[in-house]
Amino acid sequence: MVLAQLGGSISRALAQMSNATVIDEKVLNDCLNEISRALLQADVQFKMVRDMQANIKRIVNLEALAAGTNKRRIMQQAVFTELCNMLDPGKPSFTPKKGKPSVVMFVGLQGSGKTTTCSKYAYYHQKKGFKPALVCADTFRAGAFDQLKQNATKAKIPFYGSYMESDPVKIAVEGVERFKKENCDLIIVDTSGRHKQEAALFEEMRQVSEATKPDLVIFVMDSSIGQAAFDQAQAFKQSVSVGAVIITKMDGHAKGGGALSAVAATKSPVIFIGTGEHIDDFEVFDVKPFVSRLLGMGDWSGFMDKIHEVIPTDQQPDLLQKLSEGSFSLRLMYEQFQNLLKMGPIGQGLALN
Ligand SMILES: Nc1nc2c(ncn2[C@@H]2O[C@H](COP(=O)(O)OP(=O)(O)OP(=O)(O)O)[C@@H](O)[C@H]2O)c(=O)[nH]1
Repeated sequence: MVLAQLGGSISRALAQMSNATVIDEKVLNDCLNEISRALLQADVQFKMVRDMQANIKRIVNLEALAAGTNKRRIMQQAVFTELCNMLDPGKPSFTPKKGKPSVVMFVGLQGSGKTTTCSKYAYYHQKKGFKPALVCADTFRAGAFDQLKQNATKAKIPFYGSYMESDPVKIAVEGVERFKKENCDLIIVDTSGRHKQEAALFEEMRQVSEATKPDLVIFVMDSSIGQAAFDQAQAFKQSVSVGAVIITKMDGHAKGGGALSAVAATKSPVIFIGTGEHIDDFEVFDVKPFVSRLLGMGDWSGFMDKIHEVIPTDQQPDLLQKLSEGSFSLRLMYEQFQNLLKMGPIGQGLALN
């Protein structure tokens, strides 16, 4: 993933700054320019980079910082906060609830990975105990229904579509009604791929949305889209009420900066990323751990999860009790060392270097 290169470039710029004997305006500007260049190379939109630069300058006010403060840390923290802000629109997306019927509609450009992602999304929720169903309202691409049918059959997920009907609105409505009757609690509607210049197809997408009244519209975006991301995402947002973004093909050679632009254009969070063609190549997206790893700062929340994973929950109160009583024996210490060893290299979890 080329985003890792972006992280590397930003970390190097920060390291260079901390090598300087005195951190003055020039050193700070050089560092910021270096970071901006890295972001632009990763296809982040120019305006976003410029805004970020201005925000960091406001936070890292050199004159106001007392001598002796760790300016590199403050700068790193400011870059971290700004990247998180870029990726976090400040409002969570709709999340489906088990047992309560929800309709989720997928939209995006041709070939962005909608059909594949619909199946991944259904499969992810099925594993969590949902009763999902797939509706193929893509009447544009000849193989779309077969592809959805194949994925759905493999994952044992009910599906609906037609080889004869050419009206996507009709199919979408019929499918949603059928699966509501069958008590499915997550009805996923796949739509045709379209481009912002195709006004008729955009109108059709608006009609599917109006007829099915989705609780959530997910904009699926290929991570390699580059600088076009902002305009395309905005066009979709203007036609239907996009509430979340899924970035696909993060396993490829894409620069990935378009993800930041899509969030800005749709004011919606990235909720998952696609990391391969397989049905379970799908990861929940969390902003802070993602940016932490990007900047080589490690992932503390992931680290804490790992600790909870290796020290069985039923042992945790007992361990705390013994520690508070001061009866921490050699045997207990040995057991805890064994648990620590199970975590693997600590540097791996924390991305120490
Ligand atoms: N490597 C990789 N390939 C993916 C990922 N997601 C989808 N693909 C592939 O991308 C191609 C296009 O995916 P589809 O799901 O057919 O795309 P679509 O958006 O439904 O296509 P249209 O209906 O024509 O708009 C397929 O070959 C998928 O296997 C991913 O996360 N990683």
